[in-house]
Amino acid sequence: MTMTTDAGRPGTAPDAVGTAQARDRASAKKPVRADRGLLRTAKRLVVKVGSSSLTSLAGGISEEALLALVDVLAERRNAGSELILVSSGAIAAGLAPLGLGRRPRDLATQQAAASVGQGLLMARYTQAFGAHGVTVSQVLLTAEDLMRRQQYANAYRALNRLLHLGVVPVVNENDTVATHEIRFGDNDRLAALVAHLVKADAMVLLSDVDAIYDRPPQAGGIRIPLVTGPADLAQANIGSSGKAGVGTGGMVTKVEAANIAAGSGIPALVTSTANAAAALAGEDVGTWFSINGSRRTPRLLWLAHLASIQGRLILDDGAVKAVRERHRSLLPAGITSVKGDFEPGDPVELADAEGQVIARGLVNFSSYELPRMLGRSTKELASSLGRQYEREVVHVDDLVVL
Ligand SMILES: Nc1ncnc2c1ncn2[C@@H]1O[C@H](COP(=O)(O)OP(=O)(O)O)[C@@H](O)[C@H]1O
Ligand SMILES: N[C@@H](CCC(=O)OP(=O)(O)O)C(=O)O
Repeated sequence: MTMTTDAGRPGTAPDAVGTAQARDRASAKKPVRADRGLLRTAKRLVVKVGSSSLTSLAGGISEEALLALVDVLAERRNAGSELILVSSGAIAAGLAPLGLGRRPRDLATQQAAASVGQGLLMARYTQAFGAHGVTVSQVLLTAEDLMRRQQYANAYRALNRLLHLGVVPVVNENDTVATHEIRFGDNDRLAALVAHLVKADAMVLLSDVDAIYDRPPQAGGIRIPLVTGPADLAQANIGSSGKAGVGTGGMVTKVEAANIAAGSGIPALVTSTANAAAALAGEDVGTWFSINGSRRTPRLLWLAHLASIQGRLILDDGAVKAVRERHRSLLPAGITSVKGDFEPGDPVELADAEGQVIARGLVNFSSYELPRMLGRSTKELASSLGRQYEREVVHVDDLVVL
C-alpha cells in the first residue's frame, strides 16, 4: 500500500467521482453486490462517522450534516435494529467556543477542545435523535479499555445492556485523558474494535468520500467496489486525510479498520455520509470488505493489528512451515537471526529468510538473551543454560499467522 500526503477533498469533486463510478461499473469483474444485502437485514450495526463529513466549511459541526445522518440512523433504530454510533467531531465542536480557527496541533489543546466539544456534540445528538423518539447515551473509550480483559468485559456489559434497552450509544475516544502513546487519534480502528466487542453483524465507516479509490479520488481514481482480502488493495494508492486539519486518519486508517473487522468475521463498508441511507439499504455503493477471517480473542486481535512491534525474528524454512502450516510454537532451533531491542512479553514479527513477515507473536525472551540460544534444541539449552531456557520462544497461543 502506498502512503501519500494528498491535500484535496474528493467529496467536493462529484464529477470525477461520477465518472469513476461509471468506469468501474464497466470494468468490474467481481460480483460487486455479493453480500451487501446483509446491511439491509443486519440486526446489530456499528456506524462510524468522521469529522470530515460532520464539519462545516467554517470548521464547526454542520447542523445539516448531523441532522441528515440522524434521520437515517433513527429510522433504522426505529425499524428494530440495534445501532452503535461511533462519532468523531468533539475537537471540531470545541474550536469555536475556545476561539480557535482550526484544529490545534498540540495534544493539550486538542484535549481541551475535545473536553469542551464532546458535551456540545452529545447535546446535538440527544436533541436530534430525541426528535425521533430515540434515546442516546455517551460512551467514551480509550484503547486500553479495549485491550485489557477486565475493562473489555466491563465495556461489553455496558454496551450490551444499552442496546437491549433500545438506546443508541454514541461512542468516541476519550480524547481528554487518552495518553499520547496509545491514543487512536482517528476513530476508525476504535469503531472496528467496538464492532468486535459487541459482535456486530456489520460495520459502516462514513466519511466525505463515497468509496475507496485506486488513488486519492481528487486525482480521478477508479472506485474499488469490493475487497476480499488485503491483496486486493496492494496496488492502490491509499492516502491521508484530504481535509487537512479536520479528518485525522484518512483512508489509511479506514482500510486498517475495515481489514480488522473483515479479518475477524465482520463485513465492513466504506462510503460517504451522503450515501448512508443507500448503504444501509444494501445498495451498491462504497467499498465493501467481505469477511476473510474468523473471530479472534481481543488479545490476538490487538497483536495482529494494533500492537507496536518491537523486533523481528528471522526463521529458517522448517520453522516457517511449522508456524504457518502446522500451527506450532516457535522454538529457538528454527531462528536464524534476531533484530531489534525487546523484552520478554513484547510483540515481535516473525519473518522468513526473504524478509516476508508471516506472523506476529509475544516473545518469551529478550533480544539480549536470544542470540546465544539460536539454532539450539530446547533440551541442549536446558542442560547448558538452565531449565528456564527450555521454553518456546513464542508459544502458539501467543501467535497470529498473517
Ligand atoms: N485511495 C483513496 N480513496 C479514497 N479516499 C482517499 C484515498 N486516499 C486518500 N483519501 C482521502 O481520505 C479522506 C477521508 O479520510 P478522513 O478525512 O480522515 O475522513 P474522516 O474524518 O471521515 O475519518 C478522503 O477525503 C480522501 O481525500
Ligand atoms: N476523537 C476525535 C476524532 C478525531 C478525528 O478527526 O477522527 P476522524 O474524523 O475519524 O479521522 C474527535 O472527536 O474530535
